[in-house]
Amino acid sequence: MAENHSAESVRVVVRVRPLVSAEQEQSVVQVQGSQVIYVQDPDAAKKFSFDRIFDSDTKQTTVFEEIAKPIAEDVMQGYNGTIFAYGQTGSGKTFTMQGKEDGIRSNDPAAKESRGIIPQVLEYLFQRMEKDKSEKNMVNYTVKCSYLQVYNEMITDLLYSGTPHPLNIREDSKRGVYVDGLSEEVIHGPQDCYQLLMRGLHNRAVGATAMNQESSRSHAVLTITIERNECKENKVWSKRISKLNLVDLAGSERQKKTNTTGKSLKEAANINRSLSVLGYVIMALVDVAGGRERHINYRDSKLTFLLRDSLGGNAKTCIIATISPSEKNISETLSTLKFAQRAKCVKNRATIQEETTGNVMQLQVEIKRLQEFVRQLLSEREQLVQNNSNQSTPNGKTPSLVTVKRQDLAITTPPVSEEESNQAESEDVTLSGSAIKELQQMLLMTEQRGKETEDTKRYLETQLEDITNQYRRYKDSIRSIHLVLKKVVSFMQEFTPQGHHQRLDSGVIDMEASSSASVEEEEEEIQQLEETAEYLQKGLIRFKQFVEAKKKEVNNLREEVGEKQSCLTNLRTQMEQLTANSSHHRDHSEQYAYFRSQVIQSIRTNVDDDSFQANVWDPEKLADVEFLQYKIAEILQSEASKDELIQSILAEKARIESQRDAAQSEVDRILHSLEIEKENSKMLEEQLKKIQNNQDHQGIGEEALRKKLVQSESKIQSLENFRKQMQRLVDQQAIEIQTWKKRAQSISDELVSARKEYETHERSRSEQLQRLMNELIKQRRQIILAEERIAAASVIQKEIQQHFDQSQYLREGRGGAISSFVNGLEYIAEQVISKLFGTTKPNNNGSNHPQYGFAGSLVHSKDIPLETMARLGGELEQSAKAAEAALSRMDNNIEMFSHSRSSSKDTSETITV
Ligand SMILES: Nc1ncnc2c1ncn2[C@@H]1O[C@H](COP(=O)(O)OP(=O)(O)OP(=O)(O)O)[C@@H](O)[C@H]1O
Repeated sequence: MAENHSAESVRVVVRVRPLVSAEQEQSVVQVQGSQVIYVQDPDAAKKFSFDRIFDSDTKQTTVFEEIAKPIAEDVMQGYNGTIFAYGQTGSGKTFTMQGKEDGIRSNDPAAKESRGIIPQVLEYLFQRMEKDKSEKNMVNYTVKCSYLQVYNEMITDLLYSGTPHPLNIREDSKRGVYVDGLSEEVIHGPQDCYQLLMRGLHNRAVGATAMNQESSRSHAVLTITIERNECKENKVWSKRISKLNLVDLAGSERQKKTNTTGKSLKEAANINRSLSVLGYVIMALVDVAGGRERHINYRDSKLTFLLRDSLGGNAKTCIIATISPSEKNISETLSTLKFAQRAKCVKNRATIQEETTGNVMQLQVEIKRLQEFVRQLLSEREQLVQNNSNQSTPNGKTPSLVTVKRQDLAITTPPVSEEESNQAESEDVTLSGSAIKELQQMLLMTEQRGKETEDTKRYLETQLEDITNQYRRYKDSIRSIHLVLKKVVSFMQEFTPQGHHQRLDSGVIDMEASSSASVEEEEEEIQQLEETAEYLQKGLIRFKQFVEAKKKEVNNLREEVGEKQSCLTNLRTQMEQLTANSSHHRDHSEQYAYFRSQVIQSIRTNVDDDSFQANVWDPEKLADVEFLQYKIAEILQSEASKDELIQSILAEKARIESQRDAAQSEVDRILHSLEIEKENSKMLEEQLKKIQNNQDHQGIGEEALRKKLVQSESKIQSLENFRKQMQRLVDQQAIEIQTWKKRAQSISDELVSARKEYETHERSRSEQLQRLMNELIKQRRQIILAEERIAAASVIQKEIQQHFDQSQYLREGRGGAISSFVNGLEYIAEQVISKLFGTTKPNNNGSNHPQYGFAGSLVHSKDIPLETMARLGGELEQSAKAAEAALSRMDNNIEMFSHSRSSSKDTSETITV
């Protein structure tokens, strides 16, 4: 029946009215953007922010579009909605909610611009209903309207044409809070509602205060109830009832400021009381929204009790705080804004009010239909799954797909053949992301269905509770009837001769003991019965008088209606006469026109006729001409008077028509009140009958009571049967709910496993990715290493080059050294030989051979003895050997260099490769 929604804040907006002509001062409020407002307090500017702030230039249509239209739309969807206008007197509450009266009545576009929220909302709602009806065949709407006021903590019906009487607020599990006896009228279009509105406005208590000449002294609540019935398949009806409350609160002024005294002071006190309770309720609700546990005293005032659902309950609510920009109203403006600020924190939980009805069979059909729907969804999903698996890559591993077991998906539909079944069992199904989404949607839907079934169950349970209560009441009343019956029987037994005789015979009652006490009791009982009879008699007489008076009233009204009707008939006859007159005049004027054309024609023929000239002086003809001239003048005159006559006839006709309309509406009103009176008198007659029946019951005695008892018992029996039937239905529903719950659970499990599968897949994919990343990083490192090696190789190459150059240099140096050494050796050897053998080389002066080196020059310059020479030779030989060893070492070095060069070269080449 209802759909759960999370808590949602009450929407609070502010509207600033323009300065009126009496207010000469500057505005003390300043609107910044669409959400911030500053109030220029003498101490400091105070800043407030709200959902929306409408400055003084805002048009009525803008307020409707931004505030009322979304709520009206919610109401069309099945939510309850409320729009409050709160503010000091004269701040524009009525202007915002209702607008100017001309705007409501008139069709003039300029006047229409001043229409407030109520007329615009009505028009919108009816347009939306028409649209819905044109789009769907089996939809119908019933719109009802009620209009009440809370005045001096008293609720009265603004649509009731008689003397207003206070109504009470009641509450029950089915209807919630409602006003007992409040009239609700069916409306078929906005025009019907405007008429109701006008009627209600006329009845609304309007009193003058020092602040506002037309200050509304009461809280007015216009409630539009929309009942939408839609026939779904299999004759199951879905019913949605939503209400829109449009509330124009009384001004939140202070008594001192409005100069109210006496009756008005009481009014102000009561208005302030209900507004203060509204404030307290809002404060408590703010605490509740903040997580504190608090009791909300809705019952402290009629207003808050009545609008309980709109404050922290099941409704979409918007509060429009209206303020005046005038300096003299600054404290009221601040207080309104503070109230609005608090109200911003209140949270509501709105739900759609929908219920499905139909008999048990129909409900079963509906359940079957839903099952079929689920089956269809499943097959669609499988189709989708198959499509997806067909589209997957050859290795069947599309990353966005999740694999789940087919048997996990199967809910109710078994595979057709065994083969299929086996295949189905062995086969895994691949679900895409969209299939998972679909699965989620299905799960949501199943949950929703489960909730709906649960709501139906709850509704049936409340019905069952009501029936059980009724059953209990019946039982009680039967018990009391039994008691009365017993009493009557014993009473009768005692007064019958047999009873008396029996009493005497049985000797059960002791004559002496009972004599005084039982007589007294009996007398008392008789007296009680007599009193009751007298009381009932009086009541009956009073009712008879009342009925007589009502009958008289009805007769008077009938007479009045008769008079009005005869008056109407007279007016009608007059009207008909006038119409006949006007047609007569029309005929007459047509005759004249014809006659005139004839005469003109004859004159023309006479003028054209040649013989006419000859007969010009013919006295007969002249007389004819004169006659014709006279006739023409007469015709012209009659034509002029005819126009006047037509004008006057039209005016008379309009007057009579308006009289007729007024009389008609009067007659309608009288007929309407007659209807009400008839109903009243019928009710009274019924009540009278009941009383008479009661009396008859007293008189009829045992038989009637027995009959009643039998009737009541059979009624109880039937109620018991009904209760059992309902119980069975509730049990069935409970089983259904269980099945749905299981199904929902299995789908949820399925979803969870699908999700797990998906997660595992995702995990392995990310691991693979990680591995690839690591590989990449490794390769990158190798590249960097190779680059570094290349750089090192080029350095080595350079070094090798240097070594090579060095070895080359060494080689060259070694060659030079060797040759000079060999020369030196040769020279020394020569010198040794010459010294030994006395042979010298001619002109071979050592000084001339610098290439012989220091040894040669030394040998040459000194006359060295042989032994010294021999020693020197030995030394030289040794040093030659040492030089040779050094040379071979040098060769080795060079060899090593060249080897290392070639190997480095190889390395660098490898690295480069
Ligand atoms: N936004 C507005 N634009 C133009 N005129 C406005 C606006 N708001 C209010 N008025 C005018 O200010 C006057 C007082 O407004 P209204 O009667 O709506 O006040 P109120 O708050 O309903 O007073 P009360 O509580 O006494 O009924 C009216 O003449 C109304 O036309």
